Amino acid sequence: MQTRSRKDPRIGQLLSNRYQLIELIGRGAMGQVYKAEDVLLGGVIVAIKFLAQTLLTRKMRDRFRSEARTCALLSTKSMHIVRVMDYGVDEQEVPYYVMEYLQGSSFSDIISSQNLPLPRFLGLARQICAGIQCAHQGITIDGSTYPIIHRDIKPSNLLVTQDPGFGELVKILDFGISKLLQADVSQTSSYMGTLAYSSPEQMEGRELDSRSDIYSLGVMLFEMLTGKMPLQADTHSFGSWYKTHHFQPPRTFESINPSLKVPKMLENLVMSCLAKDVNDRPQTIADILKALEPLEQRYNATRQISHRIGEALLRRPVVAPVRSPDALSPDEACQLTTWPKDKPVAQIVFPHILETKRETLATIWVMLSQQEIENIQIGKLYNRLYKNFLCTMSPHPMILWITALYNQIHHKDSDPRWLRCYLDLKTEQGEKISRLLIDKEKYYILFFALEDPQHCAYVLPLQTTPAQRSQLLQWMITSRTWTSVGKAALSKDILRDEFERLRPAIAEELQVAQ
Ligand SMILES: Nc1ncnc2c1ncn2[C@@H]1O[C@H](COP(=O)(O)OP(=O)(O)OP(=O)(O)O)[C@@H](O)[C@H]1O
Repeated sequence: MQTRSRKDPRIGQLLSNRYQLIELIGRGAMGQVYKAEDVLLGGVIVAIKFLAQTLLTRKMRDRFRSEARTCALLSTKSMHIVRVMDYGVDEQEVPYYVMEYLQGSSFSDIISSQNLPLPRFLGLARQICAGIQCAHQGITIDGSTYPIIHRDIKPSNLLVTQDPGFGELVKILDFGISKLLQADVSQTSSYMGTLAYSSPEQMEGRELDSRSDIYSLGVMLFEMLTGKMPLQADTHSFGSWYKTHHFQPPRTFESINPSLKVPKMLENLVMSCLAKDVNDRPQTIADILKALEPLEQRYNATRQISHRIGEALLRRPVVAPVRSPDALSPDEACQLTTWPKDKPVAQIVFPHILETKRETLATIWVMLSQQEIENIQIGKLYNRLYKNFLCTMSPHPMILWITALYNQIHHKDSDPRWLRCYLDLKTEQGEKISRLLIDKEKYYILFFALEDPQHCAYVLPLQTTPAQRSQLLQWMITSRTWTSVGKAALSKDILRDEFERLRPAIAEELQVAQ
């Protein structure tokens, strides 16, 4: 009889005429999470988070709603943030929001029993960084961008699922105490967080920036590599953790396990995240990703990784293609092309799927003056390249494929030559080119001169990075399940704006690169 009286009254309930609650998944500080069926959409399983009964104040309602909104906006930009699809209040006026249901393991379970082998560590670390980076880059509300600080990065706020095409996929949950930078400071100035993962400045209740998340990330990376915590407080009290985060030096990897084989540069990176002074930490997640990149190359972690948003600045000279006297190489096949008759003879850029006898290639066709093409060719030792992909899923899945060429001699103090193409992931062409970019690892730029469109003047083969291919794959997977509301032009505008925002910094980086 007692069991019946304790039965959760929510189980079996049909919420908002749409979500049938099946079972309680768990309880956190802010509320309960249930598994439910979306009956409107044929029984798709979702997870629903309700705000706890004890927290039904106006302030907490606002915070809860802001968590839902933050997650909803961020999850359109990163696969590593749990997707939020709906928000509402039940009959008792308790607010809830609806998320994708993640069947998988809590990250705490994955790392509690063991330290992770290096390739797996690198794959997971990159995904976690990608999710946090997306939050730090911020969300746009009413035309303004607000960076988000998570403030509670820890293993129990991450879930790891298995994606059939992708392998292990990490998702960040729980933006409950995240904060919009520049928003009302009084809203979050008291201490909130998890003692063992909080930065020194967070313990002080100080104004935080993204470097506080970098400290918490450092604690977690340490735990992932060693299976142990970097700091140990005498008691699990606020005072004791306050002293520990401020004054206790983190343990070295060797002191935990002398036979642990972790590259020194990785240990140094983790230790720098744990610096007490914010200025001594990596200043951005991009810095951490940059430091991880050579390790990924060395330990071949790419199958497991997802990735960083775009960006690969090559400080290598552009090398002209070598023509082979044997059967037609891709470069040679490109060289034999002529400017399409249905395209104007004008300075334009477009993407094209090039079918050669041997293979199918992703290419960009560009028409410039003879002089500029010669400058690119002749100045190859002085050229610098930038390749990047930006993506938005909402309102319509679209990729902006950016290549920039900067010639130290000819572009000095002027803008690089930007080549930009949109790939609409809901079209056959957009999807096919994305697939080629992932599978072939290379793409080709075909230069045609205004003065002589009959002949391809120059072919420039370019390599994508493993991280970029991994990111493209994620975008393709996400776009397949994404319902577009048919506003492709709006997505182009969003990407154009984002590009314009990044453009000065990229140009500057190209100009100063050694
Ligand atoms: N979208 C989801 N799919 C599947 N399980 C989920 C989902 N969101 C949360 N959970 C699970 O529900 C439980 C409660 O999550 P919640 O985020 O409320 O709290 P918590 O992270 O456990 O604790 P705290 O709020 O104190 O940090 C956890 O076990 C979490 O893994």
